[in-house]
Amino acid sequence: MPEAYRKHSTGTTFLAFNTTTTTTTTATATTTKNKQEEEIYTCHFYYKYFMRENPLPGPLPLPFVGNIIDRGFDEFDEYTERMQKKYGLDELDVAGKGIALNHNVNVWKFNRHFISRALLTPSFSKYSVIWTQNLVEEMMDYWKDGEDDDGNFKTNIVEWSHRFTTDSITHFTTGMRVHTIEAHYNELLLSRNKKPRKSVNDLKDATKFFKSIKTLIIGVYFFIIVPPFIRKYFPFLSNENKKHLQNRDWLFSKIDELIKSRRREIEYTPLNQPLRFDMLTSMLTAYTDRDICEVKYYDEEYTSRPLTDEEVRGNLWETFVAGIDTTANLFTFVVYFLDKYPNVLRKLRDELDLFFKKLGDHRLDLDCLSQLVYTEAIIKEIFRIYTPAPYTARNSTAEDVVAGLVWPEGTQYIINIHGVNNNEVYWDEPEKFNPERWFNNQKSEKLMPHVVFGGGRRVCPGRKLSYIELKCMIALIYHKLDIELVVKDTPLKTKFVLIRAFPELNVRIKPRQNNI
Ligand code: HEM
Repeated sequence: MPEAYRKHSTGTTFLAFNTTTTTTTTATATTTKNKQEEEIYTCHFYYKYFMRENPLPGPLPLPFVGNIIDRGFDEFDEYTERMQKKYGLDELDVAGKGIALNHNVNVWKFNRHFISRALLTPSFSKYSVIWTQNLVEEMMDYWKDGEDDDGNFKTNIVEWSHRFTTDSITHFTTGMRVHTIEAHYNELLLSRNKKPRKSVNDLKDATKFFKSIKTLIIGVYFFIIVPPFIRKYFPFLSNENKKHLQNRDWLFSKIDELIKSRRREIEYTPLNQPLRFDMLTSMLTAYTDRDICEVKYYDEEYTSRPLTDEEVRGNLWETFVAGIDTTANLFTFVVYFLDKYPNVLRKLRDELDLFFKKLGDHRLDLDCLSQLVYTEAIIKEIFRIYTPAPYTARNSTAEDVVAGLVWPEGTQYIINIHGVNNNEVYWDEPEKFNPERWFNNQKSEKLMPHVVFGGGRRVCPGRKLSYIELKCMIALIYHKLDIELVVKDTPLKTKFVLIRAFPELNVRIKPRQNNI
């Protein structure tokens, strides 16, 4: 086994571990009943495109992957299995409750059903457009107010983008408004010795909430990577350990309060009055008389019992975590590429000018967003060339042959999505940023190896929402504003821990000039 592993791990596009434990923080591995099932096919599907030896886009998800193999893979396997079972994510109490960090196929299936029926319905998409437009406009108002004397607003777009997706995802999942954008604006004013705006909202709590989600994500890495003994007894790390547990308790208690109060709210809302429209309400009312979801799908497997509060909480926090950084980072990549490619920006503006002229005083809706074909091509191209989540993983539950080698049951495949999207066998000049390729009948279109959101049964349930958010942001912002990099030749340098991100990207925002 280690021999086979070595053959395929050095610089190739997939890695395989023979371990029954999920040792990566993506933890998307699942168990399937037999190898005919779709998960296994997904592996083959990806593998078909792994012909080119792609350099990996940064260090692997965990520092021990890569060099541990040389030290003895079997020991590593045993070590991580022990650590995971006994301490790891179980101690942080985050594994096995929702879907992303869950490899119990039955529990996953049950939860996934409730998430999909909440996020993937047409009425959810329609509502997302309306609400996203309002939120983008709100953010642009702060930018306008934040202008310096020269009419510019210099700021770090990474922070705004993450605040935006936090406000957005928390609203879509829970119906509540966490004003982290507003909180950020006031923090900026204070840091620039300006008077903060008066607010009726609890901005302190908003900032705490934002930071708490970020800390929880780091906590997940920390609990997987750092062995329990070191975590508990090394001076600095034991404080970190405590901090992560306290943070989890705070965030989970907030979510628990919210679930309880929403249950009460549903109970006391008269039958003739509408309920809120969000994922939480959808999960709590599923298959009851108050079901807000228009897609009714009766199957005993899902209608036999409602979700417990613990399951609802697991699904909520995982959706926050999965939906914030991914879309936010992609938007910052858009800002970067549009600054570097003025000809693409010009074409984008041509499309936007026509689009908004036609739209007149109407608001954006789902139908009209589909007319933004060039905007969509830009998004697709950046997803391809700079895939924000470059890896995913699968566990096999039966022996299988991949790359002419027999892999035993329990092999974990780490799939290099970035490699799929940049394979020159299927893409013309894959290294070239070229949105036009989405209009040309080039060879890659026939094969469709564009796998940004994973594939198969575990495909990302937030993919539609992500496109809606990105289209609304690009259209509304670039129609009205210029966003330029403060340092013109900023190199494309990102950090990578499971997903790719700019640590920061300083830009100058100003009203759009007429020349382009
Ligand atoms: C740029 C945007 C996004 C990208 C690139 C992305 C990418 C991915 C990828 C690659 C996976 C793994 C799929 C697989 O293994 O087959 C995934 C899973 C997931 N994503 Fe996303 N995602 C994005 C946005 C979102 C949003 C907005 C949400 C929430 C509304 C979300 C929620 C999830 C969840 C809950 C999972 C776990 C699914 C499961 O294990 O069954 N994602 N995403």
